[in-house]
Amino acid sequence: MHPPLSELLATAHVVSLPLAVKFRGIWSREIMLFQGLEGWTEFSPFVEYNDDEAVHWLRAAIEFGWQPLPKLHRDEIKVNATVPAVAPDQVAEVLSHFDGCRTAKVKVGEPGQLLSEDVERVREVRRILGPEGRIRVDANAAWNVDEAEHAFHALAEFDLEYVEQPCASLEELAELRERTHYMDVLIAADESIRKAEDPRAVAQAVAADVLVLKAQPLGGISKIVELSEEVTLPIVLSSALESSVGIAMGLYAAAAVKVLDYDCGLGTASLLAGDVTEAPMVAQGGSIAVQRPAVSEDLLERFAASSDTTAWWLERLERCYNLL
Ligand SMILES: O=C(O)CCC(=O)C1=CC=C[C@@H](O)[C@@H]1C(=O)O
Ligand SMILES: [Mg+2]
Repeated sequence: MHPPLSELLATAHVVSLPLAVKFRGIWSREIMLFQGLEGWTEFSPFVEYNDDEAVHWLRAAIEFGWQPLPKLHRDEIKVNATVPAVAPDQVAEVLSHFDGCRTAKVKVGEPGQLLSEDVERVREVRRILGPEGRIRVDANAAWNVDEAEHAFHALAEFDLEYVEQPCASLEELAELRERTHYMDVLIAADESIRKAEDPRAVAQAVAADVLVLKAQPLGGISKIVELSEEVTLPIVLSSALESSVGIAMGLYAAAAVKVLDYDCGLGTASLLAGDVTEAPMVAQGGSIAVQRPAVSEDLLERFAASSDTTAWWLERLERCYNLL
């Protein structure tokens, strides 16, 4: 049973949080928050997502706000630094916001940039992390199979942990995986997994070695736990560039799965220049403690979205609620 819509509306806030650095082509993140019986929760599908996708995010938000948490297996989560498609001379400053992280995920294949720029960015990350550091890259499906194969060779010297979503389709990923298997670079699927049935399809197509799971798009913590028990591939929990409230949902999901071998992409509150809590959920010594942040009314006010934006989110909420 879901709480009535009026209960969501009673505490709904829409904020527009500034980013410290451009990420995914945006400089601010629009987010809706509610205070449920269990605590604050977040509903933040990206603005371009349609209602059929966004309804999964709402299910996740309601579960985190109104349902008790499942059994937890750890109380802190190791996270990776996330390095947007910045110039090499900005890499050190970005990494300085991820205290103690031994792993970095570097964005590559940014529209309008050259492969040589990716290579120089990754080179700088390797220089700073040293040989012990773990580096993964994320192409967000930017390459076709030939381009991806070329990029694998160009980046081979940096000893990558994995390449996230090098190509768009499962067929391309499977072909790339076959072509590059001998190089020992793992492939992770992210955009290929937006629905609960997708991880099975990825495994069946032998298209990836690692699965990137995000709590909101997949429908919440219990869905993540269910999926993690069904799939045989290793998983990485990652954020959807949320406020500290959404990050907490991801942290609890990461704490609730039995096996977690990789550092998680849940350090992204460090990419925000403003958050809804005075104590953002950011890495300390490479990890984040699994807990809910204390939300500040002052900060909700300071970052409140415009009345037009708020009205748009309230309509979106109502449409999605009716799809539950
Ligand atoms: O995995 C991480 O290190 C951080 C999360 C992250 O990279 C993303 C969050 C939100 C939207 C995505 O474009 C992006 C990703 O592609 O994984
Ligand atoms: Mg990704």
